[in-house]
Amino acid sequence: MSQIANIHQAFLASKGVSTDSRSNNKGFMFFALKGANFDGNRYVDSVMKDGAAFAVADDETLSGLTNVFIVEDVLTTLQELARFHRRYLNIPILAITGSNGKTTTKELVAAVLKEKYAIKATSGNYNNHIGVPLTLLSINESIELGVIEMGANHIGEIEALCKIVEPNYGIITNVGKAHLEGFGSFEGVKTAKGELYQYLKNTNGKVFINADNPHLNQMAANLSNRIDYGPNHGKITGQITADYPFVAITWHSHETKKSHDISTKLIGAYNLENILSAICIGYTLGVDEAAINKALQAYSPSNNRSQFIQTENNQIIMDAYNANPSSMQVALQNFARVDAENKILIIGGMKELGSDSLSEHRKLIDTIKELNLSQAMLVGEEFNDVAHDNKKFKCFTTTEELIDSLRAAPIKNAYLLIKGSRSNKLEEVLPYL
Ligand SMILES: CC(=O)N[C@H]1[C@@H](OP(=O)(O)OP(=O)(O)OC[C@H]2O[C@@H](n3ccc(=O)[nH]c3=O)[C@H](O)[C@@H]2O)O[C@H](CO)[C@@H](O)[C@@H]1O[C@H](C)C(=O)N[C@@H](C)C(=O)N[C@H](CCC(=O)N[C@@H](CCC[C@@H](N)C(=O)O)C(=O)O)C(=O)O
Ligand SMILES: Nc1ncnc2c1ncn2[C@@H]1O[C@H](COP(=O)(O)OP(=O)(O)OP(=O)(O)O)[C@@H](O)[C@H]1O
Ligand SMILES: C[C@@H](N)C(=O)N[C@H](C)C(=O)O
Repeated sequence: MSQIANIHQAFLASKGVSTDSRSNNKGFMFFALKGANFDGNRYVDSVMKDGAAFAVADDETLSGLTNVFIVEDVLTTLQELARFHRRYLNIPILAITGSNGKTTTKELVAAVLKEKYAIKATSGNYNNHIGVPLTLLSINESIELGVIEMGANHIGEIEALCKIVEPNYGIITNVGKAHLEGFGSFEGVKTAKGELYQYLKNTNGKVFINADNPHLNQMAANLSNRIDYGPNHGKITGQITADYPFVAITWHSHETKKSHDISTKLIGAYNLENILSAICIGYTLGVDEAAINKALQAYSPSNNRSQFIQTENNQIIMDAYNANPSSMQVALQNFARVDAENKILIIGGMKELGSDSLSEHRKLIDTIKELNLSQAMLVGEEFNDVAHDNKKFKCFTTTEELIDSLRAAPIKNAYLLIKGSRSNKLEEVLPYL
């Protein structure tokens, strides 16, 4: 038996994978990962004493320990084990990538598919070279279908994740200006995300495509095994019927010729494409139309992704999970449509834009001005050179500085949009609003 087959046998006999000595490891298989701060090998001895069933390490000095597998590289072994387990499970898997809306689409798709199948979807944002293997290894034999989110900030990462996940179905939510630093340019984003289409083409998998998105259409030009949806084209189409405060849509199945009206708890017209993709995927995989509607109406976003929050003093769209030029544009346009008296923006700098950072922050300021959203609080040094000419803008270097200002001069009776890159931690202003 190969070493990976041996490790898989042990994995099946354990309670699952753990990677943190600070969590409960009793009965688990501990993977001694190395990261930016720690070397997991240092904790192998103690997790085994604490009752871990097995450990996988790459420090030779641990080779004398019982039930510890010594491998060449722990991360690679985690990824190989995940692929081995995926093959062992032999269930259909849908992969989701894209610049924006991956997690929301994944949550909506999961909610819809749960109506018919025992499914397992990626937890939270566990979408990278560590998160994806951990997700696969959390799937047990009772699961009928997997929904796996894939993130990337470099070319080649989606291809590598596909080789681990071996998806049967895939969707690219959209391509936009995100992670430009690693992808180099918008063309680089298309190449990187297109690796999912390429994998599915080579393996005869099925691709769900927003047929109204010209970039995706161009990227999918040589794909034959495609299922289309979109506002105006495809087997599932749909339009927004209301977008304030929450999105309502009407959707149509061109196969059954039925139309449905649903109201959701999602903020932002940009969610139309996320909702339509979930309908199309659910519908294609045999979920009943009424069950699709029930699932979508019940879903409520969390974790600072386009969340509507009513505090004692203010109404807030909390969108502090991420930011990039594309998601910023649609969030601002959505906010501009909100019919409220005292609208205030709290905007954080957009990270990972490399040499495009200055020009993209300039464009952001221009959009804010064009949309007449002049009451703005801007956080981050990205705004130093682009925002000081407008007296209505208040600039802060850090979120802490903004909090000090809110403490001194609280905001009341306002409608706020809070959006910025995750590292700004803009959600920390919530208690002061
Ligand atoms: C390895 C790991 O999981 N690290 C997490 C851990 O980090 P920590 O601060 O503890 O330090 P180390 O990483 O150095 O630790 C090494 C290991 O040692 C363990 N350990 C440490 C101390 C100790 O006393 N005992 C120990 O056992 C430790 O547990 C490690 O195993 O905690 C941090 C805080 O919770 C985590 O942030 C850190 O997670 C890392 C970054 C990670 O990659 N986690 C994945 C599971 C994941 O999927 N994370 C997602 C974020 C994904 C993401 O950013 N996606 C991007 C695109 C991806 C681009 C890709 N190229 C990339 O760079 O990732 C997107 O746009 O969506 C998440 O957390 O949400
Ligand atoms: N279809 C979309 N088009 C543009 N922007 C979107 C879309 N869907 C969501 N967004 C924006 O992206 C934010 C994050 O949404 P979500 O977490 O679903 O995306 P993501 O791609 O998973 O992001 P991340 O990679 O950071 O996890 C939302 O709060 C919203 O501002
Ligand atoms: C959170 C991570 N997936 C991401 O989207 N990063 C950008 C740069 C952000 O923090 O907004």
